[in-house]
Amino acid sequence: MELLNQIKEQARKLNRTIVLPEGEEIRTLKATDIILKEGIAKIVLLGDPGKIAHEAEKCGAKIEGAEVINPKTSGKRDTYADMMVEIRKKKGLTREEALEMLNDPLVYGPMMIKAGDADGEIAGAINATGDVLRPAFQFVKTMPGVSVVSGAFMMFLKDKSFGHDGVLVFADCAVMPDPDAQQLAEIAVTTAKTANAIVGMDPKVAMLSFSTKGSAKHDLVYKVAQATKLAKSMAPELKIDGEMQLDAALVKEVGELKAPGSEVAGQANVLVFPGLEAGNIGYKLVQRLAGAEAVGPVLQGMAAPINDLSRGCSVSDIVNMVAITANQAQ
Ligand SMILES: CC(C)(COP(=O)(O)OP(=O)(O)OC[C@H]1O[C@@H](n2cnc3c(N)ncnc32)[C@H](O)[C@@H]1OP(=O)(O)O)[C@@H](O)C(=O)NCCC(=O)NCCS
Ligand SMILES: CC(=O)OP(=O)(O)O
Repeated sequence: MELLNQIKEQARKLNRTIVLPEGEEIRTLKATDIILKEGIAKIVLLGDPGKIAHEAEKCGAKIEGAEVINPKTSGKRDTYADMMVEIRKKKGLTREEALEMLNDPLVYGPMMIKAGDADGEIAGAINATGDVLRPAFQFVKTMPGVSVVSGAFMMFLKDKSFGHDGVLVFADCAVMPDPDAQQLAEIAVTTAKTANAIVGMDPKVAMLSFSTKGSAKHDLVYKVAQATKLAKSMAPELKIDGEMQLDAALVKEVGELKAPGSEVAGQANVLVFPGLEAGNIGYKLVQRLAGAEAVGPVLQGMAAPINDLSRGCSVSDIVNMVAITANQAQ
């Protein structure tokens, strides 16, 4: 876990402010205790201050160094509501509706970021991904040039012979249920960038399918082959190949047999799944059956760092994701 230690060390230097909308939740409170003790970031907890204090005491979490804000009574409500109405004026959002929405910490958190009152957000320990993402999409939006936000996982494997010294990056495991070829190509290019920025790897991207280089004929296969072509034209310098099966992507001998001459087959370190069903099931299989540590989903393409968690996350997952979010806020 040398890489995670480096990420935490860098976060300490950056000293960013990260807002945690699920401030009343026990794993979040325990993580806050660790983050503050280790100096990884400044933390803002959202929720009812009485409930937060009560839950923290119950689980023995020391959170005195965190700022606690109640979205229902905060002095920033009027300012944020004005901003929300302006951002959503074409959608006809009224001030009354904005104020009502701000009662929800999952809306208040992104508005803190939009207003420059926080650098990043992590949520999803008790909320479904869609509920975390929707307000982020509506008010923080995507970074310039990106139309599709997707979610990547850093998979830390026990077997160091795979990927980049045992680290593989998987996407999309969190956001786009059924990407078309253009969207899949964009996911591949942004995931390669994430792999390089966070893991420091030279990305070798495998576009996964149940077919390798035309071994099966099906519309689902053609979609991945087309996405590979599009991604190559979007990023000609990128090492990317497909469509290919998982064994061809990861195992040298199988790669040589099924995709001879490929610069990715047998040595892939970035796996792009054809759709969210495969991506979400795939990462959980590797996490739960192979015992890999799954860090993510890191959302790629947001205009500011807002990241999700799995509801199955541990305290250390939250700590890791806060450190990653702080690093993204550069
Ligand atoms: C991402 C998701 C929440 C979009 O939700 P939705 O209810 O369909 O919302 P809509 O399609 O109405 O989109 C809402 C807004 O988000 C934007 N949006 C949706 N998907 C987006 C994406 N991948 N990237 C960028 N923006 C996106 C839309 O353009 C829209 O913006 P607008 O309101 O300004 O026009 C939905 O696709 C989803 O639930 N995905 C699966 C999440 C999940 O359960 N993952 C598994 C566990 S990690
Ligand atoms: C990322 C993910 O799968 O989240 P959850 O387990 O909360 O649905």
